Amino acid sequence: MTAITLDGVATATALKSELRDRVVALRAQGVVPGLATLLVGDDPGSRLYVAGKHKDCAEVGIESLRIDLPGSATSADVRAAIKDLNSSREVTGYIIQLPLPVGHNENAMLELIDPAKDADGLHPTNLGRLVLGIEGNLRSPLPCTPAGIVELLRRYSVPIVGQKVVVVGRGLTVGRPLGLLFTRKGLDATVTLTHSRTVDLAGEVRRADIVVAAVGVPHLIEADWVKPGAAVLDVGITRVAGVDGGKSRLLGDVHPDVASVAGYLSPNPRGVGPMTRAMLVSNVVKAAEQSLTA
Ligand SMILES: Nc1nc(=O)c2c([nH]1)NC[C@@H]1CN(c3ccc(C(=O)N[C@@H](CCC(=O)O)C(=O)O)cc3)C=[N+]21
Repeated sequence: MTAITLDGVATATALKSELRDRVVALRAQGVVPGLATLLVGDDPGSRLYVAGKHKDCAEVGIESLRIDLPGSATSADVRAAIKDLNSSREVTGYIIQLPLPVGHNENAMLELIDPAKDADGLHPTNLGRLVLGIEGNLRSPLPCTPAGIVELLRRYSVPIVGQKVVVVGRGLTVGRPLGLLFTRKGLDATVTLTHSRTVDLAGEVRRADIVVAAVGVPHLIEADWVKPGAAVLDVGITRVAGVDGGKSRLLGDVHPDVASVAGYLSPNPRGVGPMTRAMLVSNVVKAAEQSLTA
């Protein structure tokens, strides 16, 4: 048996074409959504991700603005940039590309974002609404990677209600909010949130119907850890330098042999990454739509 590929590129493309139609409708009503990115420093990986986000915006027809600060920027510089983005009329949503260079307090910067412009859903108010919104009646942006994972499973009709989900990793952008999302009313999964101090991680993973690996440990999840037929989502990214100056490669958290055991597998790259980007655009479009009815 070989797993069905959860194709993030194809799914994100379908999502973006739906979003494009909604942007046309917004523009007809005089609303022009605009996404900004704030990048500090020149980490090559971060630059690549930011470039991808601007490409997605162009595809969907939303304006985008790129603010790049040098690695030498102080926390006061970053605060000033955030203040400008909060007051800009063109910028309806924005993100602070993480991680910030060492020396910056990420949580303090995230708190300065206007929650109404928080395209990443990482402001404490929006994370708080994720906790409060168990009835699904509070509309606020969801963190993009968790939202992308759930959307990917939905579009492949992978059952979620009542299923055992094991999330590996408790980080701010993926594991922790994903546990909250999967246990919401409507999704109704049973979640085990595991981390580096979990005893018998393999045993936990073996019981899962859905495994989400988001730790950044290459090939951590081995084939004999996976229940036959389970859905496995590979989120972690480790960039390894190419041999002899060749192209760098990406390694996921899931061993390639898992494909022969799992029922569904999201590849990495081309799985959750493109979905994360599509959900970012979706958050900006949704916020613009809500500005019409607010
Ligand atoms: N404020 C903030 N929000 C984020 O959402 C955020 C962040 N900071 N910092 C870094 C992580 C990582 N992340 C990715 C997005 C897209 C791909 C993606 O599209 N990857 C391509 C491959 C790209 C490549 O080759 O490197 C793929 O999976 O096919 C990957 C990773 C968003 N993050």
